[in-house]
Amino acid sequence: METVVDASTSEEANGSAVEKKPTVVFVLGGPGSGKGTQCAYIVEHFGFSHFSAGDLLRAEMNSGSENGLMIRSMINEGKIVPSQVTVNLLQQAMEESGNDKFLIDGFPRNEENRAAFEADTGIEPAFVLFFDCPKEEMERRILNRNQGREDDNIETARKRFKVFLESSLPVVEYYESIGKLQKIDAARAIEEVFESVKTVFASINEKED
Ligand SMILES: Nc1ncnc2c1ncn2[C@@H]1O[C@H](COP(=O)(O)OP(=O)(O)OP(=O)(O)O)[C@@H](O)[C@H]1O
Ligand SMILES: Nc1ccn([C@H]2C[C@H](O)[C@@H](COP(=O)(O)O)O2)c(=O)n1
Ligand SMILES: [Mg+2]
Repeated sequence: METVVDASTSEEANGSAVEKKPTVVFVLGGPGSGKGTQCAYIVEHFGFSHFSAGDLLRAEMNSGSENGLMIRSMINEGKIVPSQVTVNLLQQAMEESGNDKFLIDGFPRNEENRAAFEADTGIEPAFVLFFDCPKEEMERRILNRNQGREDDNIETARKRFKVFLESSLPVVEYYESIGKLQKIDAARAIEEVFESVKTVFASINEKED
């Protein structure tokens, strides 16, 4: 599978400077597939900033903002929050980070998310990591997570799986169709999964050099 890194340059043919677009990697996978866990390792090894759309939405939900109640009700129903809310939170986090390499975890969750991010930022992902994991294993991981998430219960988890199949998998298939998908078998020990992740990022770095 071909890997494509954002090809924007810092200089145009006539010598005038142009702004280099940030490198964005989308990190997808079903609920509990291990996206956040692997992102923490990638940050340590490859210098990316990590933003989880779900974490940003939970922080917004708890901030007392005018969107808080709407976000809580969507999350507890396993539904996808309107894209403009999520894209605004992501853009703000990216701008404030001072970095130019981003792992965007749990996004885009549907076609509306994908199109809104591209329209608002003008950024296309360098590639998309997809953590592939059987439903039974994801369910086990969610129910054992113990991080106090309101949506980590069997009822909401099943709604999230349904939304993943109906709305998120088509986005994964889209990226596969344009040659940007890096599929990783996530049903292995954390360290084994990260070995595969490392191989993907190392091959990207080689192409950049
Ligand atoms: N490869 C693995 N093997 C066993 N447990 C794992 C593995 N990867 C992650 N876990 C555990 O499974 C739980 C879910 O992992 P994590 O939070 O990284 O998933 P996620 O994809 O970010 O989920 P969500 O979409 O719900 O945010 C955590 O308790 C984590 O420690
Ligand atoms: N792009 C996104 C990402 C997340 N959400 C909401 C709906 C999810 O069930 C919830 C938790 O996300 P996770 O932490 O599991 O990635 O957050 C959304 O609406 N849009
Ligand atoms: Mg997560």
